[in-house]
Amino acid sequence: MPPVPAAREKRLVGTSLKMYFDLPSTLRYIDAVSQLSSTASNANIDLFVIPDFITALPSAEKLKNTNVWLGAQDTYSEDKGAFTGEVSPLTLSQAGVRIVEIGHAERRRLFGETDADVAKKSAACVRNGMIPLVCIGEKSKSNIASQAVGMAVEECKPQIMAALSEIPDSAEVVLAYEPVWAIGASEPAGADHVVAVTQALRELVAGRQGRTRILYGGSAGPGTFQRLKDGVDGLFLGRFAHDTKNLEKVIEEMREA
Ligand SMILES: O=C[C@H](O)COP(=O)(O)O
Repeated sequence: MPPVPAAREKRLVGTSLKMYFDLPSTLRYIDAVSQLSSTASNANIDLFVIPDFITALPSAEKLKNTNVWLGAQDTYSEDKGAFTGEVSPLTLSQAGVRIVEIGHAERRRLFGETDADVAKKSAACVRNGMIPLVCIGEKSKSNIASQAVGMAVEECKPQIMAALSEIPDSAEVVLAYEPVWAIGASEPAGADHVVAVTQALRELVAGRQGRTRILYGGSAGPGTFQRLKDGVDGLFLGRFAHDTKNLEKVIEEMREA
């Protein structure tokens, strides 16, 4: 008898607006994403959207009768206290946020976020009933093709282990593999590289009890998922989802892939 193939995970796709849009454009964008809720549900795909903090509450209102998950781009690690300017994970959860980006490459590079911060923030998400969307990835593209996968995995491994170190093994986590050099680029990283790296990362987390889905991010858009589907459970989109027609295309492609 041939082995029964492992059931694949439910696919997941979402987008972060970073700080690209102003307030009215963000609200229009959330309206447009809300229209894709049934398309995603019918395709058995989880869909999330991550606006800025200011629009979390009105976005939650717009998404309340849909299946679209509301996300946040960051959180502080403590729930309450004298932490001027920070945003509490408790408040995010009360506002209807379900998934929180932690340790995006831009936060690590521009704001000095460390693996230790990522660990505390991931724990804060789980403590408050939200899913950490932990961003990991190697900083530079190796010039030695034969070593690129191994080097990327070695760089991602401590990032993942830090994020998992302070959360229960049963907690749901999403890992977004985003090679830093592929973020904001003209095209995504090569499929062979992404599939090999994400397959290796999946082995690292295979023993977890909690659901652990792996996304690819970095200049992803229509046409990307089909090439990466042997490694990833979905995509984390940026600029190429600013036109929601592209997001719709990606959902359709993921349904068919
Ligand atoms: O948060 C999303 C990722 O950083 C990818 O962004 P990008 O597709 O604009 O490169």
